Amino acid sequence: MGSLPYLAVCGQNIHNYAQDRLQKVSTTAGSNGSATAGRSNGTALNGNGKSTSVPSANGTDPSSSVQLDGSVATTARPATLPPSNGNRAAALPDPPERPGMDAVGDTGSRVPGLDERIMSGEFSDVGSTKERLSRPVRKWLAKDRVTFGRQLALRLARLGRRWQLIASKRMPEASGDIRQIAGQPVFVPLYSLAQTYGPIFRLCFGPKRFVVVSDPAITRHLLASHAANYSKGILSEILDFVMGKGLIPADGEIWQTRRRAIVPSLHKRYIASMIGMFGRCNLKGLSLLEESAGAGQAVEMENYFSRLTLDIIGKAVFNYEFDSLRHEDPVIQAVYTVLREAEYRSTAFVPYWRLPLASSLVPRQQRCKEALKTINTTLDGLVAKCRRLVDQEDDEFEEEFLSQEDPSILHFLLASGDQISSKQLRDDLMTLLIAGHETTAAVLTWTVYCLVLNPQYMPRLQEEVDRVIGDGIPTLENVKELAFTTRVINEGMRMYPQPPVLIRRALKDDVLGGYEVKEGDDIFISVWNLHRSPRLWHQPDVFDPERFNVKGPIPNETTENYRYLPFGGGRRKCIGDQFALFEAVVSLAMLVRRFTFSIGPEAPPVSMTTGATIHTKQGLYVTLTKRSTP
Ligand code: HEM
Repeated sequence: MGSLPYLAVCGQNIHNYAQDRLQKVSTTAGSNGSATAGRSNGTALNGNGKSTSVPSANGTDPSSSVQLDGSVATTARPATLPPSNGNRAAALPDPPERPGMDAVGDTGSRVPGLDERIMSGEFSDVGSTKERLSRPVRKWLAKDRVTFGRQLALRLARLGRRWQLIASKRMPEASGDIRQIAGQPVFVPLYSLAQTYGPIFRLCFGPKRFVVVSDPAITRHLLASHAANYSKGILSEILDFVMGKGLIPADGEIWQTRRRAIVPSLHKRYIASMIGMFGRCNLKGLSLLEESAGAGQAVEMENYFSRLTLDIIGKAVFNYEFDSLRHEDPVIQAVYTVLREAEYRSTAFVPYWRLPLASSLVPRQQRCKEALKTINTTLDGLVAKCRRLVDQEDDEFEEEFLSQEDPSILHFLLASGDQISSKQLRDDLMTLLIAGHETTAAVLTWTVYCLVLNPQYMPRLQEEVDRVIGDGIPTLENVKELAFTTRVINEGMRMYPQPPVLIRRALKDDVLGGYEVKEGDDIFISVWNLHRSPRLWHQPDVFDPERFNVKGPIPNETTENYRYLPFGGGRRKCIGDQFALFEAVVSLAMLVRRFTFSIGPEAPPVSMTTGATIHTKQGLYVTLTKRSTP
C-alpha cells in the first residue's frame, strides 16, 4: 500500500522526482489547512473538534503557541519555577540527567531553515556530474555557426542524455557537512530529506554513509522476507558495552539460541500474572500523584513514567524491587548512568570510548565503568538468590512454568535448565531491562502529551475505564475490554514510535527498491517517516485514535501492511510487545480513572530530544486534577 508510487520512481530522473515530491508535499500541506486552523484558534485545549498540536513531522512544534494556549511552548521558564525540579512532585526523585544528548528546539527556528536548505538542493547530489560539467561546452558549441561545432554539440547532448539515464538509476543521494544535521534528533532531518529524495536514498555526511528507508514494502523486505541478509550492524557495536550478546544486538546463532530460550518465558500465564503486578505498581505511583495533585504541584510525567516502568521491569525480569518511585539508590543511579551512556554513544559521531585507556582517563567513561560494575554485582546477587530458590523447589518444569514466589523471567530461565554462561545471562537480563524500560515510559509520556493537547478524547476514554475497571486493578480480561484505551496507546505509538529509527547492516549485496545496496551498507529504517508519511496516512500529524477501528484487531505491522510498526516486524520483532502494550494500557487506564490533566501556563515548553527513544527536552509538566468518580 502506497509503496507502488514510491517504487515507480526508480527509473525516473531524480530531479523530476524531487520536484514532483515537493509539489505533493505542498499540496498536502495545503489540504491540512483545516487542522492548522483548528490549532490556531486554540480549540485543542477547549476540547472542540479534532484539532491537534503535537510536534510535527519535521520535528518542530508548529502549534507551539496554540498547543498550550499560546503560553507554554513559547513561554520561557518563569522566574517562579526553579531551574531544577522545584515544581515537581516532592515525593518523586529528580529525573536522571541526559548529558551530551542532542535537542531540537520547540519553536524550531533552526529546523525550518534546514528544510528550506534541503529543498533548495543544497545537500543534493543528483543527476550526472559529467553531464553537468559538459553542459557549458555543449551550449557554447551549439552557438557555433560551423557545422562541425553543432554536430559536436549534438553528440554531447546525446551522451548527456545517456549519462543522465545512468545517473537516474543510481540511488538518490543527499550529501553535505555532518554539522548540518548535528544538534537535532536524527529522525527530524531524515523526514525532510525523505520528502525530497523519496522512500529510499543514500545519506552521505563526511565519511558516514547510510541508506535511509521510508517505504513499507522495502521495510517488509528488510525485516521479514529478506531479514537473514541483514544484521544489527552499528547497533551491536554501540551496545556491546552494556548488552554484550543480548537479544537486541546479537546476530546469527547466538541470537537464534537466545531468542528460542527467552521467548517461551513470556507465556500467557506469565503475562496474566504481570498484569496484577502492573496494577500494584501503579497504585503505589498513583498515591504519590495524589499527594502532588492535592498540593497543586505539577508533575514531571516523563520522570514519573520512567520510574514506574523501571519498578515494573525490575520485578518482571529478575524479581528486583527497585522502588525507584520512592527512593534513589546506587543501583538506580547506575542503571540511568548506563542508559544515558548507551544513548550518548548512539548519537555521538566520534567513538572516542574505543580509544585505549578511555575508560580510565575520561571521567564519564569511568563513571560508566563503575555503574556497570554496580549493576553486574547486583545481577550476580539476584542470579545466585534465584538459583538457590530453584534448587530448593520441587515444582515440575512445564511449558507455562510460573513460580508463585518469584514469577520472573530469570526464574523461568534457570528453572528451564537453560545452560548458559553467567556473562550471557547477565547480557540477557540487561537487554530485557533496557528494552522494556524506557520504551514503555516514552510511549506513556507522549501518549499523555497527545491527550493533554486533544482532551476531546478524554470523556470516551474515561467512560470506558469507569465502566470496565472502576477503581480496581485490571485483570487480563479487563484489559482486553479496554479497546478504546488500547487505540489511544496505538495512536500514541504511531505519532511517537520508540525507537523512531531501526538500524540494519547488509550482510551481502541486495537490491532495495530497485537500487543496489552493497555488503556492509548501513541502513536506517525510519519508522518515524513511515508513521508520519502523508502518502500513507490521512492527516498524519493529527492525533486521532479513531483512525484505528476500535472493533477491529489491534493494529500492527501485518494488519497495517508495514506502514505501522510500533514493535518492529519479522523475526526480530519485539518479544515484549504484548507485555508492553498491556503495561501501557493498565497504566493509562488507572491514571485517567483518577485524574484529568492539563499543562499550566508556567510549565516549560514541550519539545523532543532523542537518544534510543524520544525524550522530552525539558520534561512534561502536567497539572493533575482529581476526578470525582462514580
Ligand atoms: C512500548 C514498549 C516497547 C516498544 C515500543 C518496543 C519496541 C521494540 C522494537 C521496535 C523492536 C525491534 C527492534 C529492531 O527490529 O531493531 C524491539 C525489539 C525487542 N524488544 Fe521491545 N519494545 C517495547 C517493550 C519491550 C519489553 C517490555 C521487552 C521485554 C520484556 C522488550 C524486549 C525486546 C527485545 C528482547 C527485542 C529484541 C528482539 C530480537 O531482536 O530478537 N521490549 N522492541
